[in-house]
Amino acid sequence: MMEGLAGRAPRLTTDLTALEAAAGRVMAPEAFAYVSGTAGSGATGRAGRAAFEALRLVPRMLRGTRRADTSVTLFGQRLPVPVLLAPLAAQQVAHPEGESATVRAAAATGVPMVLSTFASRTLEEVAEAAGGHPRWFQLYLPSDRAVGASLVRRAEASGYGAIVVTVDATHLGFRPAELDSGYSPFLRGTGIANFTSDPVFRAGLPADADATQAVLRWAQISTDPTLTWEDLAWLRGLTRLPLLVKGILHPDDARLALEHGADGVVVSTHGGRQLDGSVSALESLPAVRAAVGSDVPVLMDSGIRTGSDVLKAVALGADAVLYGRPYVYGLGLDGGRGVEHVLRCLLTDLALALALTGCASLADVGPHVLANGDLR
Ligand SMILES: Cc1cc2nc3c(=O)[nH]c(=O)nc-3n(C[C@H](O)[C@H](O)[C@H](O)COP(=O)(O)O)c2cc1C
Ligand SMILES: CCCCCCC(=O)C(=O)O
Repeated sequence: MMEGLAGRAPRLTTDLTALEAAAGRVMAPEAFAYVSGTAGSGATGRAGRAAFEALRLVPRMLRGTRRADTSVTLFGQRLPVPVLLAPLAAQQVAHPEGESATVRAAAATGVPMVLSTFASRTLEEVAEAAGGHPRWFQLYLPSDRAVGASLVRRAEASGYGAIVVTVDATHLGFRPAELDSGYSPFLRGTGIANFTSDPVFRAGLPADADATQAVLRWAQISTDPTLTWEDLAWLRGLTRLPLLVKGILHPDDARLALEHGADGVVVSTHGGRQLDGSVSALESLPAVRAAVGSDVPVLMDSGIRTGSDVLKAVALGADAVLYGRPYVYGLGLDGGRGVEHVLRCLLTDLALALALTGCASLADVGPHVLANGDLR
């Protein structure tokens, strides 16, 4: 149960839109700049929130819904809620336990985690902390494909249930907050654990390599600006796990992803961290859904903060959402307890939003829950 509902004031705010300011007061300034930062002028980050705020839900009365069913089935896996934790790199910048604390909180709330390639804990450590709790692996395909193949093999061996390949950051966005603080977690060795623990990566280093040499090699091979759709087809041939492509905003790219072997797509602006001035993810979502048809899993992220936001995304065609920065702010504020608090707030808010719109389950959610200016 949420602390606030147990008759005590919670340790952290239950206002999910206020977490960023709260975290900004306690996190190390450079870590906060890394997590909260966006590309360029911040226009895409703001547009992400504005798109959700511009939509209005229409409440419906006396539907007799005691508790709405929030469960959803994705790739044959039944999830209690249409929410997964978005892959956010280098979580040790927020708390020393990093992704291990996050995944324990995720398990306690039933929310699967998508682990970043650039996690600060290895994918095996996180699998162990997760126990049997479902988790997916996000892949940045390295320019050294043998390392990429090794990461996929390790994810399969450690029980990750899907591969989410991110395609929107082959060139890193221009991020003033990071540039101004002169700080990158990766260049200090945080967020490269999946590489330094990888036998194929290590084979490319001299036997006596020090930490600096490992960071330099990571910087050389960890991403690949020359990626094309053919590389997705290659990746498809490497694994039988469900394969999702993250970072899609154009319906033609969604079609291309499917043509090259993807099983699903994630509509995302990377939280406004890549192309400044881009269309928001919520604006793109209906066109992407229309392009792929009703049977292909479509997830979305970028700007989701509240339960009503999740409902709006589902109404516009998402099967599920990835929840991003707020849980890392929870991690920065109170470790695993903070993540759990944030998730319990979100899930309680979502269940209430469903019931208040008169929906007994997610299957009842559609464009009709949104005001379109004509309520006749
Ligand atoms: C600090 C930070 C690190 C991120 N690291 C990754 C990553 O390693 N891989 C990835 O695919 N996306 C990454 N993302 C993007 C998120 O997965 C997600 O798309 C984004 O956070 C959604 O925006 P929101 O948090 O504002 O809702 C990162 C985002 C942030 C804020
Ligand atoms: C060299 C690529 C760094 C990407 C870092 C992780 C990420 O997706 C983000 O910070 O955003």
